[in-house]
Amino acid sequence: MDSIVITGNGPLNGVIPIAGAKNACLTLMPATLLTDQPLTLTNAPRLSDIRTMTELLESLGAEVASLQDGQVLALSSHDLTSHRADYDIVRKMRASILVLGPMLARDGHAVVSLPGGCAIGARPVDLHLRALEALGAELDLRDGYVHAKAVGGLRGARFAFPIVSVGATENALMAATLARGTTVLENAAREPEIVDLAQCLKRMGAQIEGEGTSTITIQGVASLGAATHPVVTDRIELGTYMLAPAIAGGSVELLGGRLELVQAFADKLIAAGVEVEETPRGLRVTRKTDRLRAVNVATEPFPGFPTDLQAQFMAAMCTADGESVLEEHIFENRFMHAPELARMGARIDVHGGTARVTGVERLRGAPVMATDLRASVSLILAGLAAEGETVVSRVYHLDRGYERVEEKLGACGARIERVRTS
Ligand SMILES: CC(=O)N[C@H]1[C@@H](OP(=O)(O)OP(=O)(O)OC[C@H]2O[C@@H](n3ccc(=O)[nH]c3=O)[C@H](O)[C@@H]2O)O[C@H](CO)[C@@H](O)[C@@H]1O
Ligand SMILES: C=C(OP(=O)(O)O)C(=O)O
Repeated sequence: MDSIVITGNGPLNGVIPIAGAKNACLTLMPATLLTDQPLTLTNAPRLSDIRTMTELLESLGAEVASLQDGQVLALSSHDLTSHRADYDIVRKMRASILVLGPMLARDGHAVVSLPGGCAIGARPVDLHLRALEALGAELDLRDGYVHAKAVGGLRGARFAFPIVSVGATENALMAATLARGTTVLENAAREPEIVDLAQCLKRMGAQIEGEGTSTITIQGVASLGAATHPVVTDRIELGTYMLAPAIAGGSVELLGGRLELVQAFADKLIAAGVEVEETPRGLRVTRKTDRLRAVNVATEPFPGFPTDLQAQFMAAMCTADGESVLEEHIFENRFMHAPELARMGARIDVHGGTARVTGVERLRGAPVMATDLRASVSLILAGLAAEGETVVSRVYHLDRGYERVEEKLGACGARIERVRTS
């Protein structure tokens, strides 16, 4: 199991290229199941989650070729040899549930393991299932699997999500592209990854309007065809690296960064005393003050402050001047980084979904343990500003969502290395 060792050594200066979005790529890949024609994704990130989705699609009979060092994925689902997504793969990655809608829409049947719980919350998939039922699917839950059928095919319907769900919107959107008639999804998620998926589906021949708003209208078509689509920039990787100079000091340019992907987050960073400028190549982030100012944040669905940047922002607030209150409104157990940050000298009180952080002058390096993907990277960010050495273990969580983190931060002057412990 690998560890990442960081020795805090002052300001960071340089350039970091931002990859394609994990969360977009994980929904674009299953879109291949909607067609027997090829789908090519460019700007794909090189991550373990992408390899897991590849393994899942291959287990269904799809072909996935990883080209140009993994940055291009050539997918083809000419014949599906299986319609069963096994627990062994689904348990590794919740996004596996995204194969359900496409398989059902294409062939009228699918069996997909229920994902089970997750470290950051219970994360049920009831809304995925209710949306597909609204489209005419018959579902039977047994042996830990969803057994789904749509005899005669799915049919368009109006469905209002009781709460905003990114994954359920994606599953329903993909399924509706091949349903007979019109589907209207209300209270749909508005995340950039939904817009990216809709754009890719349109390239494949789908008829979709309203992506990026709360109401998405889909006119079902008989079949979808070949397409090539570039994966949208990873706004969470972008926000994470925007925090690196904010925490350690210095000035870093994030290549491919776009403000509209991270506006709510950037507003908070600016309020904390950080300069964020648009450049011809992306965004430049410069810390202007000696110490950051404490700022309150509350996570919300897009366009609000993303839950996937809450842990990283908390790492920044640990050394800010004053007290900040962080409210987590999306997942019920997403403060597992708090006790690890406390091991580095942070002062954090957690009560339910609220964390109160009292900034300290300096953190101290310590051995800490990654508990989930964003928690892992928050500990690395904290380590950049800490005195001495921070050793982050269990970095397999990190490898789900960040490619070459040591190289990217190392290029800006950070002292960071990966140590292979077994
Ligand atoms: C692969 C991927 O894209 N993951 C992202 C996606 O996860 P994911 O799609 O799983 O997140 P959702 O938007 O669905 O979850 C939002 C909330 O709805 C609840 N819920 C969701 C579905 C459902 O059927 N029933 C239900 O109750 C969840 O438990 C959670 O409390 O969006 C999250 C919220 O921005 C991000 O943190 C994840 O990084
Ligand atoms: C929670 C995340 O991912 P997933 O939904 O794949 O668990 C994340 O990307 O922060």
